[in-house]
Amino acid sequence: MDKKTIVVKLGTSILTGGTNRIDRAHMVELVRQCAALHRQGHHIVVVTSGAQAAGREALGHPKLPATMPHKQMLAAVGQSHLLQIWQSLFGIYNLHIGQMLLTRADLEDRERFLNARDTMHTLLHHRIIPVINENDAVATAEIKVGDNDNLSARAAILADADLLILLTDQRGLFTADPRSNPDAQLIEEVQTIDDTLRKLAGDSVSGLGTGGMATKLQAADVARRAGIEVVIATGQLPEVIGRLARGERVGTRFPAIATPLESRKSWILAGPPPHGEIVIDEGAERAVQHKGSSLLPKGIVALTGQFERGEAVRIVNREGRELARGISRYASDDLQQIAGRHSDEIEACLGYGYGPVAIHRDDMVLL
Ligand SMILES: Nc1ncnc2c1ncn2[C@@H]1O[C@H](COP(=O)(O)OP(=O)(O)O)[C@@H](O)[C@H]1O
Ligand SMILES: N[C@@H](CCC(=O)OP(=O)(O)O)C(=O)O
Repeated sequence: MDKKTIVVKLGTSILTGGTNRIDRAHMVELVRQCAALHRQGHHIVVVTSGAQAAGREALGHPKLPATMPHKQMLAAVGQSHLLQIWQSLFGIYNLHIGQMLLTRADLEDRERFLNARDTMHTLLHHRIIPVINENDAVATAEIKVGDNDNLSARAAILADADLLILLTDQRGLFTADPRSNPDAQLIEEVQTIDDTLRKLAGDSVSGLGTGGMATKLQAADVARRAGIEVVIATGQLPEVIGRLARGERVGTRFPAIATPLESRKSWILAGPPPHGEIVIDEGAERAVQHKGSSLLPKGIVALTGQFERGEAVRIVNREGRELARGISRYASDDLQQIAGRHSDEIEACLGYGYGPVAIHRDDMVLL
C-alpha cells in the first residue's frame, strides 16, 4: 500500500455519540485505527470538533445564553479537556500529538498560510500527529471558517493530503436527510457537486453539529479541486478509517478532480499578479529549466520589486526573459541579503530561516 497523508475529521456527532458527553470509549477505538495506519507508515492528521461539547460537560451543563461569548467560553474550557483526552489516548500508542488552532485569517493570508503549512509539515516529518480545531475561543464571526468541515478541507490542503475522511453519524450523503426521510438512499459516488445535489444536503438537526451535510459538500468541493479525494462515512462502522485508507468502497466518495500539483500550479498562474522579479544566473537557469530543481539563493543575481514571503514573483534570466513564475519562500528584503549566498549561510545571515530554497520546485511553473 502506498504511504498516504490522511486527514480524519471527527464531528461532534461522532465524538459524543449523540449524547451530551464526550464518548471516550469511542475515541479509544478511533485512535486505535489511526495508530494502526500510522504504524504502517501513513501520515495522519486529526481535525477534531467537540470543544464546546466538552466544555459543557466539564462545567456540568450550565444553562447559558446561545451567544458568541458563551460559546467561546465553552470552547476555551472544552478545548483543553478535549486535547488532554486525545493526548492520553494517542499516548497509549506512544504517539505524540501537536495542537494547531486555526482561524480563517490564518489560512487566507498567504504568509500565515505558509507558516501554518511549515508547522504542519514539520510535525508530520517528525511523525507527530497534528490535532486541529478552529481557534473558537478567540475567533470572531468575521475571521472564522465557522465549521470544521470547511476547516478540514483547508487542513487537508495544508498537509498536501491524499485523502480527507469526514466521519459523522450517517453512513454518508443520502438523497434526503435520513432522520426525516426513511426512504432516503445512500449516494455512493459524486462526480459533480451542483445545485441539485446541494438541495439534498440539509443542515444539522441534532443540535450538536454545525452545518450538517451542507458544509460537508462545501468541504468536498474545495478539497477535490485541490486534488484530494474525499469520503463522508460513519464513524460507527468497524475499521472505517483503515478500510477507507485501503480504498474500500464505504460511504460517499468524491474523487479528486485534479492532482494536487496541477491545482497549486494553476493557482500560481491564475492567482494574484507577481509582485517582483528575481534575476537568476546561467547555472540556476539550467537547473530550473532542465533539471527540475528548486531555485536556491545562490543562483539569484538581482531583485526588483517589494514582495512578502508567500507572494508570486517572476523568475527571469540576465537577458530579462521570463522563465517561470513562483511563490517566494522569503520576502524581498530577506532575499536581498541572501542572494548569491550558499543556503547553509541563510540562518547566520538573517538570524532565522524558512529552509534552503528561495522558490521550491512545487511552487514554480515554467513558462
Ligand atoms: N442528505 C443528507 N444525508 C445525510 N445526512 C444529512 C442530509 N441532510 C442533512 N443531514 C444531517 O446532517 C447531519 C450530520 O451533520 P452534523 O450534525 O453537522 O454532524 P457532524 O458533527 O458530524 O459534523 C446528520 O445527522 C443528518 O441529520
Ligand atoms: N469548533 C467547534 C466545532 C464546529 C463544528 O463544525 O462542529 P461539527 O459540525 O460537529 O464538526 C468545537 O470544537 O466545538
